[in-house]
Amino acid sequence: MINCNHIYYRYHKKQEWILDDFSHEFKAGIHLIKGFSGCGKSTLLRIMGGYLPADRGEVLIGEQQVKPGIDYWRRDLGFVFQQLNLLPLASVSRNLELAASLAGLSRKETKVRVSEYLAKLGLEGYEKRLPTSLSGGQQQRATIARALIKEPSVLLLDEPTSGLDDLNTELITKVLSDYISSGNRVAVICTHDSRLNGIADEILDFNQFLPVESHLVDLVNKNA
Ligand SMILES: Nc1ncnc2c1ncn2[C@@H]1O[C@H](COP(=O)(O)OP(=O)(O)OP(=O)(O)O)[C@@H](O)[C@H]1O
Repeated sequence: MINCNHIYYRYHKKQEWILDDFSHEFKAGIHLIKGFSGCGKSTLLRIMGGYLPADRGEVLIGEQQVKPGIDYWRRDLGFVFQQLNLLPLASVSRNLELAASLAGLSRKETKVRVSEYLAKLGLEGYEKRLPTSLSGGQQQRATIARALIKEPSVLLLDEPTSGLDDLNTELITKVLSDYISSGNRVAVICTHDSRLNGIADEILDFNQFLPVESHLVDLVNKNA
C-alpha cells in the first residue's frame, strides 16, 4: 500500500547518505521500524509523510506519488510527531475539531468522532482542558486521537509510546491495532519500544539498510 522505491536522502551535500537506496513495500497492517538512534528512522517517516522531499527515488501510496501537498496531509495522512505538536492555546477537543475541519468533515460528523476518539483513548472529561494541563501520557493519547479523527488510510507515528507507563502503552497499542485492522489501512511506527512488538505485522530492522557502520556502534565497541 505504501511503496518506497530507491530512496536516497541526506541533509547536506557533504554528508554520507542517511537513506541509501532504501526500498520497501509496506502492505496494509502495522510495521515497526527499529534501529539505533540517529540511523534515519524519523527521516524516512518525514519523507513518507511528504514533509521532506527525497533526493532521489519516490514514495507511492497506491498508484499516487507522495509530494509535499495539502490534500494528502489533510485527508489521507495521520502523522504523530515525536514532539507531539498539539496547539497549546486550543482545548483538547478544539485540537481534534481543527484536524477534522481541515479534513473536510461535517460538523455533525466531527462532533460524533471527537466523542468517539476521546472515549477510545480514555480522555472523556478532558475535552475543555488545555494540552499543557495534561500529563505526558494524556498528551500522547490526545495526539493520537487527533491523528485518528479523520480516519486516514496512512498513519505514521514517531515514538508514540516513548516514556509512557505500561497502562498508557497498552491502551495506545489496542487503539492502534483495532484501528488498522478495521480497514485497509497501514501504520508505520518508528519505535525503540518492544512493548509494541505484539501488534506488529512486520518489524523492520533499519540497521541492515545502512551503508556504513554507525558511529555509535563504533563507540560502544571501543568502550566495551
Ligand atoms: N534537520 C537536520 N539537519 C541535519 N542533520 C539532521 C537533521 N535531522 C536529523 N539529522 C541527522 O540525520 C541522522 C538521522 O536522524 P533521524 O532523526 O532520522 O534518526 P532516528 O533514527 O530517527 O533517531 P532517534 O531514534 O534518535 O529518533 C542523524 O545523524 C541526525 O543527526
